[in-house]
Amino acid sequence: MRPVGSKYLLEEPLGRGATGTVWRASQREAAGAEAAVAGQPGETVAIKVLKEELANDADVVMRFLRERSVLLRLTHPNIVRTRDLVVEGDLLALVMDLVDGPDLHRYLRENGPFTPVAAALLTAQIADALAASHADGIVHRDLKPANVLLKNEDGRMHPMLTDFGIARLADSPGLTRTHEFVGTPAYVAPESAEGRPQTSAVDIYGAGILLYELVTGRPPFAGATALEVLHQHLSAEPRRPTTVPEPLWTVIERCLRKRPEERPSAENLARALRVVAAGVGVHASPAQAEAALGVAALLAPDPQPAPVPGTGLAGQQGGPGAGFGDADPTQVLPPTVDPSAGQGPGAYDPNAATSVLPSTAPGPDAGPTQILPTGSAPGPDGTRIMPTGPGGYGGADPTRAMPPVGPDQQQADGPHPWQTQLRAARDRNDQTQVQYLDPSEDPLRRRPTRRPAPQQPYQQPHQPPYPQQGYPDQQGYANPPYPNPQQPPYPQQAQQYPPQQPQQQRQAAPQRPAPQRPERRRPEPRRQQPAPAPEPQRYAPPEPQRYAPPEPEPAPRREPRPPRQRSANPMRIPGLGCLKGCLFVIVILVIGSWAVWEFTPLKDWVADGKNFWDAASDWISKVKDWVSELGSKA
Ligand SMILES: Nc1ncnc2c1ncn2[C@@H]1O[C@H](COP(=O)(O)OP(=O)(O)OP(=O)(O)O)[C@@H](O)[C@H]1O
Repeated sequence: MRPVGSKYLLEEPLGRGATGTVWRASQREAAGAEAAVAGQPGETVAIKVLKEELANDADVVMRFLRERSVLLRLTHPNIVRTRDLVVEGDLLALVMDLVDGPDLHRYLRENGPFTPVAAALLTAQIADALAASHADGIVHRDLKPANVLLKNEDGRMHPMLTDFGIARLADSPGLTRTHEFVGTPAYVAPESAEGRPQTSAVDIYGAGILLYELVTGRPPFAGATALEVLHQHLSAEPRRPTTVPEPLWTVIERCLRKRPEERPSAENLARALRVVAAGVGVHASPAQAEAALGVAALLAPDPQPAPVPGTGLAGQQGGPGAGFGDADPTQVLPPTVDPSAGQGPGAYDPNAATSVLPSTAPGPDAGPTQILPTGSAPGPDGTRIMPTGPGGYGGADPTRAMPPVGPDQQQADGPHPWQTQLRAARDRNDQTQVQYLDPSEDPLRRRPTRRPAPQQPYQQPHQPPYPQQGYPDQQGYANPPYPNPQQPPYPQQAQQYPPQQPQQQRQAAPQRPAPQRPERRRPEPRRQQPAPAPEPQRYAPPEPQRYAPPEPEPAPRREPRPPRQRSANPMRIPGLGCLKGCLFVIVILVIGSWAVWEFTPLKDWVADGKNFWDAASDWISKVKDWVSELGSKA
């Protein structure tokens, strides 16, 4: 067991993310006054040990210390409490309450989608947590199911938002050099993807994606690469699945607005979701159903969204169009992009999850937090959002996904960070996010024992049927019953919360079996490259001179070979080739024999009746005599 500071002992790794490893730990002695919670000796806590890369960054350490009070005072029933922050040598660690229960990502994967009522109620609690943190000026920036822990409270799931402030800590100028964002592609708001000014509205966008995923089992935007997913956040409009009730869709659609100023405040979101949950439930009164249908009126935006420091919003937040100019962000992509891309049956098919999203690629589904380059500065030109290159638009190759940029513009601005990212990705040729923890020795180097199960399609066929989930849809997974106002209301079970988990599973959940994420297993060591990049998620810093080299002159095309001339007679004689070979050998033998007969003394030997050995010894003795004669003359 490894001590952290003088007060804590790391016991067992619980899991690992992009920013660090979370450990189960025990308290050795009560923490000092600087901790928010002193704790008692023997108490079990969770400790997130930040990655070395973060811990070694002076700016992160400074921020860590500066934000200590902010993080420690953030308390809410739906936020995992940060008890203490430890800085010790090159180690930075956050001490948190240990939450006994799975994270929402894992829960979803194991149990399938929620009913609309349950999804609305759960998201309402997350929105409560966001409202509290936004009021305190803290923006989460990495909201996703993996960051929602489900605490088991008397058999009920209580969502707890975690990883608060981590994105903020990781977003160090030293690390991100102002051109990167910290987030997860499937949940990242368009303005973050573009590197435009960000506010607390990014969390509302994340909540919208999460809500969509809760009711459908998949986030709305999928793609084979992180870039494709980001592309969709910027341009594609989410489509309403038939299973989502209209009032709930109104809420989701408003959260997923491309313009942050059109998204509701967290407080309004929470209120609206509760109205929706009451109005679409089986016991909804006509008045409640009516109120749910009018939910749009409740979704007023935040007049003063909390800005994300360092994203250039100073003095701009709140106003319509802040950070966007007048450009419609939906216009930034070529018209050939199908706004429904990623929403076809393939993308919705939960059984296709593994094949839709590459396992080694940054998992847009619920992949780890990434640190990706973004636009350097907000500008009115929304078209500068994506990679450019000589290949132009329209290939399957995502690195050629956008129209080329004029040389002037490119020179003036330098290479766009996306270009650098793509360049780095191409050069690296291997973006595995695997990191190995040596299970022996230091506990900090032991393999985590509790991780969400490997990415795989939802296991509906293996699960017991969930009575609350209604009928299977065309894609073969169960959907919650959907009470359109015209439709019969939900069955009774739909209002239970959590509605989709049989009692047996609820009780089993806290035991938290320890499946390993496949992508975090130890990779086969590469013999030729013994020193793989330690941080595969971080993209290489811009290297202008290396970016987008001019396409090499295409090699002159080789003239195709003229077709082989065959004889006019197309008839094929089997064995003819062999016969030709035999004849050729016979001719050679005849000529050779004739030459030997004519030009060697063989003829004389035969005439003298000598055998070969006599003739040969005669001939050799003649040669010897001749040589000795020559010698005596000399
Ligand atoms: N307070 C906690 N109590 C119990 N388990 C926790 C706690 N915080 C995190 N975990 C678990 O630790 C694991 C790793 O968490 P972490 O936040 O580092 O990773 P993540 O959110 O999956 O990844 P990322 O850093 O990419 O967001 C998760 O499986 C999570 O369930």
